Amino acid sequence: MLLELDDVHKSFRDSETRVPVLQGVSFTLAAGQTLALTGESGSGKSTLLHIASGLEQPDQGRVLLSGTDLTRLNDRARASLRRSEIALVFQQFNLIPSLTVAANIGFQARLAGRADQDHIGRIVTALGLSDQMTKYPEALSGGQQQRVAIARALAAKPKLLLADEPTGNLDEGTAEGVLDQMMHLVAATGAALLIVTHSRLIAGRMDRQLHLSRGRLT
Ligand SMILES: Nc1ncnc2c1ncn2[C@@H]1O[C@H](COP(=O)(O)OP(=O)(O)OP(=O)(O)O)[C@@H](O)[C@H]1O
Repeated sequence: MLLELDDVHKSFRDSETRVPVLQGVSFTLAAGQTLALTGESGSGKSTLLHIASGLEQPDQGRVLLSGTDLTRLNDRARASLRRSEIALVFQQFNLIPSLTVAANIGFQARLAGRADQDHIGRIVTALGLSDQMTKYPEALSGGQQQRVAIARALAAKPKLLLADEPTGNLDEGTAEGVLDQMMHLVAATGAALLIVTHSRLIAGRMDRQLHLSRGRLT
């Protein structure tokens, strides 16, 4: 199994009390599989993605990536595994302001040791970014920045692609194109895709759908 969450719990401190967000979340995701995660605003979807990526630690439970429990690794080992195996598309695009679009897109692929220029060129063309490559993120629209963040994630050929509302700022046609590229990565490389979405259309294109409600999956 590529990704396995086993009885994951997470709560956050809110002044005096602890607010439970995830209360025993378990699921598996195999290589080449796609999964949509839906749930109301504030239900913990982003928290779940951050835990699945090893960015955040659960209070309890296991997070296995190809059998390795991320929760038992030290920070350095976890960061290293994340760099080489996982790409995360955040709601905030987290582009590096001092780097051009081209450098932003190439950066993660180089870190992962997989800077395949043909692959990157194809993604850039498919996402309609060819004319933006020498610009800096501040000169791009929100939707263009979002596509750069997606291109950066896909460029690294991750084994696990985690995407938090990746088409939120895009019109329907562009969103469709972005989704096509994600599905292409899954088909071409056997990556697994976990996508947080409010869109029924997008959720419907995934192999499976899970809904997060009151800290549990249904
Ligand atoms: N670092 C944090 N510290 C304190 N509380 C947090 C933290 N991160 C998230 N929360 C709380 O945990 C709950 C779940 O947040 P999360 O962002 O995971 O929800 P979400 O389902 O992704 O929401 P949305 O769809 O609005 O993005 C919220 O009540 C939020 O306020």
